[in-house]
Amino acid sequence: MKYTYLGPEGTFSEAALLSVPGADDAERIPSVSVPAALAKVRDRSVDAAMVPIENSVEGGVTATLDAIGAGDDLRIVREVLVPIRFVLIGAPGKTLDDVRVVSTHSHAWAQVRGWMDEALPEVDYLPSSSTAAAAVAFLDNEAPGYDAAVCSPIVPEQHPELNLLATDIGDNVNAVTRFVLVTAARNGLPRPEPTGADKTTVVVPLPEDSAGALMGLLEQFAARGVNLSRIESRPTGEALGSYFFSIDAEGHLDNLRMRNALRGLHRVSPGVKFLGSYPRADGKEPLLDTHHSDEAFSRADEWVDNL
Ligand SMILES: O=C(O)C(=O)Cc1ccccc1
Repeated sequence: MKYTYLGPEGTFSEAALLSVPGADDAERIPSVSVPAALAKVRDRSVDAAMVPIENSVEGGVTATLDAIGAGDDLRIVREVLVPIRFVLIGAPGKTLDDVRVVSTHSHAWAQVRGWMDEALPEVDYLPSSSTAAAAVAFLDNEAPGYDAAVCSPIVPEQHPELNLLATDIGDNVNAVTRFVLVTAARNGLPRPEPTGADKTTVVVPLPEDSAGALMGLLEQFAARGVNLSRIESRPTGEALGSYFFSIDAEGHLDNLRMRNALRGLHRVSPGVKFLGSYPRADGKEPLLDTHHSDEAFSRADEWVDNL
């Protein structure tokens, strides 16, 4: 297997990838952005990409949701949860008092704003492509246009020569980011088998000019006893008011309740895209009524077939 991730080395995405069995010995190619990582999957120059999709403080990573949802040629095959801690790295020779401009990934910035308001209330923010990219720029000895970078504690561990100004600067000690491993849809690799604790991700365009359209989508899941663990609306970019929904539902494509829900979704929104069924990182099994079990669906099909 050949992997890519939001790089360079030392990002949270790389930490997520390294938790995948076998990835530490595999070829790992950093990408400069999430779309660039997914492009490598699409053109088959790698087998899989590890990208951030959701965090417990900021919500969905919209760049990832949009990039995976464009086209139905990608599949999520695994999710990984990474606890997030942040440190502040200064430019060489700078102290906390010298910091006027801080650079990091936008999701990291959102998670240290409280600490910044307390410690560095006047500071300006400069976005970077990733946390590690902002920090390792100081290694090049050139002035990168900012005085400090927010990144993972892994970066100063890998580069002890960096100027560590502060540790544990995250506003929420329980912050967790969810990453997904994405492959090409029909790449010949085995699909993740059902484990009993799975998730299915779909992208569903909201049918337009129809009252109760969202209810029409949701009732496809509700009527089959399929619980949702995330639902987010995103603009399609085509016109004001044109939206799709990115949805995670509990269960696997092989569960009859899920197959029936997906059939229903396709009837009300034929543009629905299936982005994969994969094991839940937390192993939590769904609460199921007996009338939503595979046996109950099979018995009902059998009954109708014999009428
Ligand atoms: O920039 C990184 O290190 C990433 O992997 C993206 C990210 C940034 C902040 C929190 C979680 C993931």
